[in-house]
Order: sequence, then structure tokens, then C-alpha cells
Amino acid sequence: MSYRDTITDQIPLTKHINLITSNGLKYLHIAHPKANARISLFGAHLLSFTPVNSAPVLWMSESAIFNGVKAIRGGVPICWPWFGPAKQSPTVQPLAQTKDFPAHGFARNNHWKLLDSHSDDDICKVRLQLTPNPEMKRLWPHDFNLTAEFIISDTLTLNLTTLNTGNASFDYGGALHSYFQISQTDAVQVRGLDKNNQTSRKLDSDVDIICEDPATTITLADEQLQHKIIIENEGHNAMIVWNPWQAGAKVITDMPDDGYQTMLCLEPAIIGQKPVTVAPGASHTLTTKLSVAAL
Ligand SMILES: O=P(O)(O)OC[C@H]1O[C@H](O)[C@H](O)[C@@H](O)[C@@H]1O
Repeated sequence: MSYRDTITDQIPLTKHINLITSNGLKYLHIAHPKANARISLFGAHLLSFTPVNSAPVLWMSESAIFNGVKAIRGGVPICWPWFGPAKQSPTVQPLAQTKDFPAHGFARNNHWKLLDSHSDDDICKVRLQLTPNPEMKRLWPHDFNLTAEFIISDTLTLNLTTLNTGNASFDYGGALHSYFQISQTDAVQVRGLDKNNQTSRKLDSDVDIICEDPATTITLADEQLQHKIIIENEGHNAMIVWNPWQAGAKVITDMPDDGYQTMLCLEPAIIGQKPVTVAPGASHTLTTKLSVAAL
């Protein structure tokens, strides 16, 4: 059952933004003349973004689990403060060698606080915040204030700002793990995975690669939908491209077996080998901006 079937409470925050409760979990439903979007406060997880007169930009698994424990499969999970398996991330070693650490950090598995919301005729804006609790400190012993700002109009901007509130520098990594909706795998082409924009990549098998010198703008063109999704990123040092294909999808319990046919992950990331150092009192922002244009 999807969370949409079990809504128990709905509080209007602005003319365009409602705070929804379903199964004890909170969601923001944004219905604006320029776009619709949904955000889960669990994970500060963007679930959907659909500009008016456009197809949905983001893919959501039909078997995604909304239980406030497991990270949601689809949309834009926030991977933070490390990307990938903890054991491979220098920013969490040597701690991660001895204990059971979650892949992609802990931001996507925790409840965030709603800081504020605003909307007018042009945009909707919401900010969510994560601050450390003892379990997070066990996994990553640093003082931080993490803010996810969503600016929704005919484009969507997600600014993830890491503020160091402690008195020692720390290194962090992460990713905005965007799952894009595609019509079918042989209809799409990705450009911008290298800085010179020389390579255009077709999707014809499983892929899980790190592109370490991407262009600032990536495009995902879909011949069948006759549109391209434009992904403009800042603050990252790599792009991850992921599709698990048939065999991979079969072993992912919260993805239908044929789910891989309509999704592609393109993820602006800060990889563990090249973390960002944040000095006390300083901050760093990882940004992605999504828009759609006709082909
Ligand atoms: O299943 P998850 O923990 O959400 O990870 C899903 C995927 O995320 C990234 O794209 C990684 O590059 C993949 O190796 C990983 O399988």
C-alpha cells in the first residue's frame, strides 16, 4: 500500500503547500500552477517533480517501502555524509571496519525537521534540516547542521548545505541520487558525462560507473517522450550512472523485476576518494537543478 492511500491529516502551510500525515510519517504535497512535487520528511526525500505540461521527471518504484526505516527507492535519496559502502569511504574509516554502517550514509534513513515554507505565484520554497543525534554521532562523530532547500517552479533546485558547527574540520562525501523516469532503455541518450561533452552514452546493459570529470550540465534525452531532462549541478566532483538491469533488479526487493526498463540514475556526487573538507563555521553546498525541454 502506498502512503497516498493512508492519509490521516492534512495541514495547509501556504496556498500551494500541504503538510500531510500518513502512517505517522510526514510529507509535503506541492501543487503550484508551474509544477507539482512531493517531498518526504523522512530522508528529505524528493518523491516526485512534474512541471505542468510535462511528463514526470522522477522515477518511483512501484514497490517502494514507506515505513520510516528503509530508504525510499526512487525520487532523489540524499546520500550523506558518505557515498557508497561505508567500508570503501575514507571519510568513515577506520570506524566502518568494525561496525555495521549503512551504505550511502544516514541522511536518507532519518527524520528531518521542517524549518520553513514559502510560496507565491512564481515559486514554492521549503527547507528541511537534520542535526545530529547520538546514533548519528556514533556513525560519524562530527557536529553539523545539514539543510535541504527545495525551490520549485517550472524548474526544481535542490541545495544541500553542510554546515560545520563543531570546532574541528571534517571531510564529507555524498550524492543527490536522482532516479529519472525514462520511456524505455533504448530510447535514451546521456550527454555531459565528460567535461568536453564528447561522449554520448546509450543505455543497453547494466551500468554502475563513476565519471570523475563531468560537465556542469548533463542531459538525458528521451526520443519517445520527445523531451530532454537537463541536470545542472554544482559542488560535486563526479557523476554516478546506475541502472541495475535485469539481474540486478531481480535481487532488489523494493524494485519490480522490470523496474530497470523505465529508470536511470544520474547522481551528482562527492566521492570518498575526493571528499570535501569543511572548516569549523564554514559550509559547502551540493546543488542540482532539474528542468525539462522539448527535443
Ligand atoms: O540500493 P542502494 O543502497 O540504494 O544503492 C543503489 C545504488 O546506488 C548507487 O548508484 C551505486 O553506485 C550503486 O552501486 C548502488 O547499487
